[in-house]
Amino acid sequence: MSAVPEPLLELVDVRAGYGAIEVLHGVSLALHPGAVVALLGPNGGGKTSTLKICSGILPVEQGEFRLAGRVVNGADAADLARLGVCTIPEGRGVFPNLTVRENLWVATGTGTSLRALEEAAYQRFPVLGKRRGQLAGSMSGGEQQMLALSRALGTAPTVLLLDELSMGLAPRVVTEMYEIVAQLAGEGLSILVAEQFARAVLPIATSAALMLQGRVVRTGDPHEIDRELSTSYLGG
Ligand SMILES: Nc1ncnc2c1ncn2[C@@H]1O[C@H](COP(=O)(O)OP(=O)(O)OP(=O)(O)O)[C@@H](O)[C@H]1O
Repeated sequence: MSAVPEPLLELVDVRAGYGAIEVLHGVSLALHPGAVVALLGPNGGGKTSTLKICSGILPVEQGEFRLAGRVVNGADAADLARLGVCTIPEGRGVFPNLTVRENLWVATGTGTSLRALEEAAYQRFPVLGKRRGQLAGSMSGGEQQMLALSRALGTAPTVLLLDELSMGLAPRVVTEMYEIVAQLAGEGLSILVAEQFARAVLPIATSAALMLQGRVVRTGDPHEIDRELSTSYLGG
C-alpha cells in the first residue's frame, strides 16, 4: 500500500483578521503536490484572506500554517516567495504602463535572467512574443493573465495562489486559462485557486473547499460540491 503524500501547504485551524476584527475563524485546508484546490464561496466568505495567509500578507493569529511539513507562521511574503509560494492577485498584478518585456524583467529580481524568462513565456504563450514591446495595459484580459502567469512561473514556484482568475474575462478565455492551470498542475505545480464562479474552475479541480463567513464549511469532490452549489447559495 502506498503512503498518502504529505500536503505541500496546509492550514490547520487558522484564525486571522484585520485589526481587532477576526475574519477567518479556524480555517483548515490541505494542498497536495500537483493538486488544484478550488476555494469557492460568495463574496466576503474569506477566500482572499485565506490566500493572503498563504502568501504571508496576513499574519496567522492562531493555528498553524505549514509548508512541506514545516510550520511557517510568521514568515512574510518575501520569505514565502523564497520558499516557492507565488501569488497572482485579483486584478492580475501586471504593470499596465510597462511593456510585456519590462513586466517580465520585474521577475528577474529572483535571479532568473530576462532571456530565460522571455524564452519560457513566449514558448508557453506565443501571443506574448508578438506583443513583447506592447504596453501590458493595452492587451486583452486573457493576455494580461498570461503575462501574470509567465512572470509568476519565472520564479520557479512550487505553489501557485490564484485569486479570481476569471475576473473580467470572457467565458471562452476563462476556459482556456483554466486549461493552462490544469497543464501546470500536470507539470507538478500545486495550485490553490479562489473563485467566486465555481463552474469555471470545477472541471479542472482535484478537490474543492467551500468557504462561508470565514470558515471552510465543506471540502471534497469538486463535482459533488458543484451539485450542492447548484441547488443552494450560488445558483446554477
Ligand atoms: N483589508 C481589510 N480590512 C478589514 N476587513 C477586511 C479587509 N479585507 C477583507 N475584509 C473583510 O474580511 C471578510 C472576508 O473578506 P475576503 O476578501 O477574504 O472574502 P472573499 O471571499 O475573498 O470575498 P471577495 O470575493 O469579495 O474578495 C469580509 O467580511 C471583508 O469585509
